[in-house]
Amino acid sequence: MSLLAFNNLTYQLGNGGERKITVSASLKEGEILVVRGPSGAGKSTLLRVLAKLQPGESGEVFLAGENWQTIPSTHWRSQVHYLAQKPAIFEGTVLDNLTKPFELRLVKKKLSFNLDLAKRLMQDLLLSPDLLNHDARTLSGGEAARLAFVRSLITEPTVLLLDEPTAALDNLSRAAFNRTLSKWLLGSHRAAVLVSHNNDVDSLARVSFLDIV
Ligand SMILES: Nc1ncnc2c1ncn2[C@@H]1O[C@H](COP(=O)(O)OP(=O)(O)OP(=O)(O)O)[C@@H](O)[C@H]1O
Repeated sequence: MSLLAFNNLTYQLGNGGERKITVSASLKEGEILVVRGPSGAGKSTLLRVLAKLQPGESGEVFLAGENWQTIPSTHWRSQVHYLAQKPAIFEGTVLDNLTKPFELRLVKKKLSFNLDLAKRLMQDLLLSPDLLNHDARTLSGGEAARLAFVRSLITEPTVLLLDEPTAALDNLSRAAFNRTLSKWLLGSHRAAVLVSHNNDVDSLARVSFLDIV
């Protein structure tokens, strides 16, 4: 069975025009769907619609066979994580940012913050655990992107919607990101949708493509 499927999902681009996009795709566990297309084609908008951050017009989306209309948005977003091109960084330290999701009732109910896991993921992503006590607002763009990735992974999502996650990363950090993503996908009940302009998806296994033109 597909872990994530969307059938004739139609959404409007938020630029005041009449342009509508209709897309269909499905992903099984462990798979990555790479969304490609020119700038302004509607790739980020698709991820935001899939995250229920903005409405689609018609069509159906299923998560592990369940229609998204039957799943409240907060529950949906606790399973389907959107990582924006410019990640949300909260006031406080890096550690504060990592513990922030655990203030949410839905997350608290299922998990507790695991500092060792957070440190291990930081190391996997070439982020020194010394950063934990740093002001998160002072992180570079590439460090912030990796922090947001760690923050997402430690709350055990089912689907990651990644919007150009490696755009601000150098080659070494990008390779570390792809390794960490691949390793995460080996777990059960996991899949990712990735918007990328880089031709660096070769190192990722089980990739399929969705072209938006
Ligand atoms: N909040 C918004 N308000 C107004 N217009 C928007 C908004 N978000 C997106 N758009 C417009 O919708 C269109 C698609 O934007 P989107 O960000 O989805 O494209 P994209 O394919 O991700 O582009 P890029 O590769 O440059 O990131 C663009 O014309 C953009 O200007």
